[in-house]
Amino acid sequence: MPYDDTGIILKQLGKVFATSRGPVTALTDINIAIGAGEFFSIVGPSGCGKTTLLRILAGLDTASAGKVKIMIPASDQPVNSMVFQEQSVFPWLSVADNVAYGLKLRGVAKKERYAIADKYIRMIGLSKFAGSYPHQLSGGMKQRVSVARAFANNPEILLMDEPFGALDEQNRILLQQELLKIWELNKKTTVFITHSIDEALCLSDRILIMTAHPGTVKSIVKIDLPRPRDIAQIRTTLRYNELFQNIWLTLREEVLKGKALELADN
Ligand SMILES: Nc1ncnc2c1ncn2[C@@H]1O[C@H](COP(=O)(O)OP(=O)(O)OP(=O)(O)O)[C@@H](O)[C@H]1O
Repeated sequence: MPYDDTGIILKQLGKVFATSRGPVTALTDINIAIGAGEFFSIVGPSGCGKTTLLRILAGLDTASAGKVKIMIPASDQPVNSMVFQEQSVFPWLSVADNVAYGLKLRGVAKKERYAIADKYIRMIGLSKFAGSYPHQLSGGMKQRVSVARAFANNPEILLMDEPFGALDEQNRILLQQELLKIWELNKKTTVFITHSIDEALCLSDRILIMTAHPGTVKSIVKIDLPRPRDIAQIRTTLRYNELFQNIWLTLREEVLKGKALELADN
């Protein structure tokens, strides 16, 4: 049955990998409901299963237990678009063709797809480079192209796996602000993985803190910072600092557990 809005429900989700050293339980008993149009971030210690969870949401991997329910309206839009940490632009295509790539696959007419691509290229500040090729761009610019392509696809859900993790701080802040601006306009349901509490706080409606391996829900924190957000300004507020402290104290326990597990394995 089609729904009015896009939301995600995970029920008792689990994932076990079969490895040569025996089964590895990556995720266990995950119960989450992500609202339509919500910006939902995931933080957790290294190896707690963040990427595994996102891959299951993207349909790139399957759960071993439980259910994933993605409620989508009846439309011909793609269900999801994924942005990875590594720049995933096609080197043989210009910036405009990279951004328009998903639209071309869906048979969108040339004029329309370039008009859509142009809109997002402008939003990410690369209009002058629309005809350039990836080898002529910096790392930050290539990542901008990946973000523009994901939005141009107009998916129901945007899945982002540390998309700004490899960028220097200046580029990271600029892209975070651009992502916020585009998200405010589109209100796409977004699931965003990051190692940065600051990044999660600046962007999100709620943050899921995961436990150390095997990953499950430690807590979900509502981020009641006002929108629209100016990243530089929001960081100076008392509430930002309170939330940062709360999240770090919760996360720290799990990071320490994760480290202890790593040492026990070696
Ligand atoms: N294809 C696979 N086969 C076997 N084990 C896997 C596979 N993919 C992930 N794992 C294991 O599942 C666990 C979760 O991995 P995952 O990459 O999802 O964690 P993560 O939280 O994204 O880590 P990081 O923050 O370091 O990127 C880890 O113990 C990892 O070794």
